[in-house]
Amino acid sequence: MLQLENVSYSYGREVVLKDITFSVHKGELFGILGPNGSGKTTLLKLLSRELSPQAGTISLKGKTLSVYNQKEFARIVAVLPQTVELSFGYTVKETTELGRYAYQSSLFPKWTDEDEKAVMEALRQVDLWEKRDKGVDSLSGGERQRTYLARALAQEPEVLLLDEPTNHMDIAHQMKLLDALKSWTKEKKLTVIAIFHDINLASLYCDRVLLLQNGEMIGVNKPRNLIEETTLLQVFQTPVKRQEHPVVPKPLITFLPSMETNSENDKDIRDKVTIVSNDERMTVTAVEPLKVFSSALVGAGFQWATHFVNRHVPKTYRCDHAYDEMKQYLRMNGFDIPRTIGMMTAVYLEDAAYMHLRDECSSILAVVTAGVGNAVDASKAWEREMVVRGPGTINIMVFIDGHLSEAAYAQAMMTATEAKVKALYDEEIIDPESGTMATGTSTDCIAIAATQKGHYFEYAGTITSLGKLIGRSVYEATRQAIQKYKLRRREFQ
Ligand SMILES: Nc1ncnc2c1ncn2[C@@H]1O[C@H](COP(=O)(O)OP(=O)(O)OP(=O)(O)O)[C@@H](O)[C@H]1O
Repeated sequence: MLQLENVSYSYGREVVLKDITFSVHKGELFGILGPNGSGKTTLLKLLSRELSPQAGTISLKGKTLSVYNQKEFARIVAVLPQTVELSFGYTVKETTELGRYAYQSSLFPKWTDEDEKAVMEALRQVDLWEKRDKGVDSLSGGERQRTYLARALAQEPEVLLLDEPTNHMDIAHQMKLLDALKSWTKEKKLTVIAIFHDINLASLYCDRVLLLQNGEMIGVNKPRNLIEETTLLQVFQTPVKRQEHPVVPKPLITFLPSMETNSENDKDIRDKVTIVSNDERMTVTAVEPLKVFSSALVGAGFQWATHFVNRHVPKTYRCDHAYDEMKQYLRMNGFDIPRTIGMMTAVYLEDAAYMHLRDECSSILAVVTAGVGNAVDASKAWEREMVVRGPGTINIMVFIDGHLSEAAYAQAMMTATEAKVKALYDEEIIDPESGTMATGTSTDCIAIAATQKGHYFEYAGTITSLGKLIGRSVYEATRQAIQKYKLRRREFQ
């Protein structure tokens, strides 16, 4: 649809675009990203013919831009510039009607049903039909932006050029507009070229993006290939973290604030958490939020947390909505849910076991409660109909002073699980149904919590220094907790 070859542009002596070459296909949503002053607006002005390239060529549908007369061009290309001069005295509808000029004969201008329909549709698309008779000067910034978009849409273009289209819009209108643009590219084969400042919106919606820096092309590619941490750091001079979007297969960029220097690096993990336990619950409170990866009832997955609650419930506890009930319990007891990890156990909390270890890189604290009434051999679980027979859970919390990669979190979870299985084996815990060695219980939880400061751990498998600390502390604490559980059971018998 559009092709640029070796396009360059200078304002006086200042070269602001150098050797730009790329093409945009029909029906594509194409994003332009780059820092302030990188040449995005200048590029859009070249595409809209407000400026002419001083070197190179731009062609539209196979023909150089300059061969189109003004109306021909306007029937193909509509523009929403960054700043639009206010049309004082015009209503929303009248402003939108200006978009139809390309279809008016200059000798005998005549307003047709088709013109009226295009204007009505454009106003509906930007959600302004209800406000069509209001003066543009009385609108909010976002509504004004949508009015000018309606004017561009009324042109019924094949190509829409947008300079920061979501500027001034609240998040709901941003998403609505981008959803609409996306569907028009699919259904009407509209080609959209838009400047974005929000990398995540560009990543979510664009088929491809062009990344500019100081007037030079850093690359043109699918967002997932171009939006890399190192590239963004180089282009925007801002450290970012790339993660996967939780719902759609797109990258999600988060910005890293400049961190305060960690003056407490030499402190042990034991100085960074406090443990308070009574009959009702054990609460581990962290001085600063810890990044947690857990299978806990409340706070599963990745979460930053300051409170870790292991709540004692009676052996008769049965609840179809345990998650909601637990959240309600936490809330009633003054815990901030988004910062709390919640587990349940029928084990007496005084039977919890603690194991603290340290080496030259890190320190670690494992806290375990173990009830093995539901002991299950994972390899035989498929033979049972009911997995939960009564209360009995092994809850493992591992607090680490260190900075873990995501791989290290996953490996820490594996290492802790393997250590737990070995503890069950050495304590000769049997799955009563199968008569074989149990590997856990059906409701076990593990939480791996780290300060994300101090030594960086890329891995936490059993051969790494961190893995060794995790394996040993979880093994020792789980064995101790099982021994306490056995003792308690004997007391009751
Ligand atoms: N009319 C002009 N005369 C002289 N220099 C200009 C003119 N317009 C832009 N420039 C310069 O050209 C460079 C690129 O500007 P441009 O507006 O294209 O950047 P941009 O990437 O759109 O920036 P922003 O994100 O701030 O909108 C800047 O250094 C700017 O100062």
